[in-house]
Amino acid sequence: MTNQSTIPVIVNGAAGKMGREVIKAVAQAPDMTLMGALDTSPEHQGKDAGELAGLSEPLEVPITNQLEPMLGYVAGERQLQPGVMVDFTHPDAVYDNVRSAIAYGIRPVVGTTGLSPEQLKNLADFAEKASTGCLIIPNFSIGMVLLQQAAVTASQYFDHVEIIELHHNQKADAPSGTAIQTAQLLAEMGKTFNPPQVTETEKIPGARGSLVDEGIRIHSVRLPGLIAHQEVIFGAAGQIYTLRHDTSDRSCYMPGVLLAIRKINQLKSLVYGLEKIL
Ligand SMILES: NC(=O)C1=CN([C@@H]2O[C@H](COP(=O)(O)OP(=O)(O)OC[C@H]3O[C@@H](n4cnc5c(N)ncnc54)[C@H](OP(=O)(O)O)[C@@H]3O)[C@@H](O)[C@H]2O)C=CC1
Ligand SMILES: O=C(O)C1=N[C@H](C(=O)O)C[C@H](O)C1
Repeated sequence: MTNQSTIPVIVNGAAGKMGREVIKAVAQAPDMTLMGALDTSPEHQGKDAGELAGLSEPLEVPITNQLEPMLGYVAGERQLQPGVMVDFTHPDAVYDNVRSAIAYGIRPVVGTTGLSPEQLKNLADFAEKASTGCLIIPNFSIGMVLLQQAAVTASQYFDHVEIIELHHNQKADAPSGTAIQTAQLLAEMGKTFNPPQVTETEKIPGARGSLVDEGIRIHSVRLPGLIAHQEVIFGAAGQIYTLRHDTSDRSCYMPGVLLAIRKINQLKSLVYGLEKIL
């Protein structure tokens, strides 16, 4: 395929754990061209994105921290398809990154978690006004979509549920974006979970986890040796039903990321969740 018919892709957070996986996946996708690799980490400036990602050949795409010039460059390449910015950066950076991309007409595919409900609403309004697709995907793995669907089904029959998410200890945000989305999906079932059985006292604050939507609690574990894991535990008299998803390699997210890059140009507004584009 020539460059004119491929999707121009910028990866933001290119030197990070997820960014490097995305660089590899995009470089190997015949219908995509890696146009830019952004990262703010000083030690990686100027390095070749392909070599940093572990590819045998350089991609001739240097890591830069110049977001707006990069967005302007890709937006200015009029003979190309509309560009896509994949963002795996940091909860503190993602909101501004997405605003900037939309302002330049570049479609954001966002894996970074930690956006507040207000920030999500603002981004949805901004994307709507710009008539630009924006995908916010708390979890790109198909296994997690299936777990969430199974949890929604189970929630029709169980009134008691708690969520435990377990991640590596480099993770900035807690609870995980996936756990928040899972709780939201259960809360949308229109009932309140975990009706109190006794008056509970937390002798140590936080012992019962964080109380989110509709009585659902989330517990966050952070340890070296973990990647990303989640349990949704349903309880009823005499039985426990446990759903669990384990990530053993970040490559599990790449089919979802590539699908999002391919689908985003069909969208004109913000869409939240991988299940909406499957
Ligand atoms: N949706 C999904 O399926 C998944 C989502 N995630 C989420 O993706 C995000 C990134 O995760 P991960 O790759 O593990 O994190 P890493 O810390 O490994 O990578 C993030 C990279 O982004 C860089 N960075 C920080 N701020 C900026 C900025 N303003 N502009 C450009 N680059 C920046 C960091 O540099 P420095 O180190 O110098 O700060 C780092 O190199 C997290 O929010 C995580 O929760 C992760 C896995 C799957
Ligand atoms: O930080 C991570 O690693 C992950 N973050 C996402 C989240 O917060 O849900 C997705 C996955 O759990 C991995």
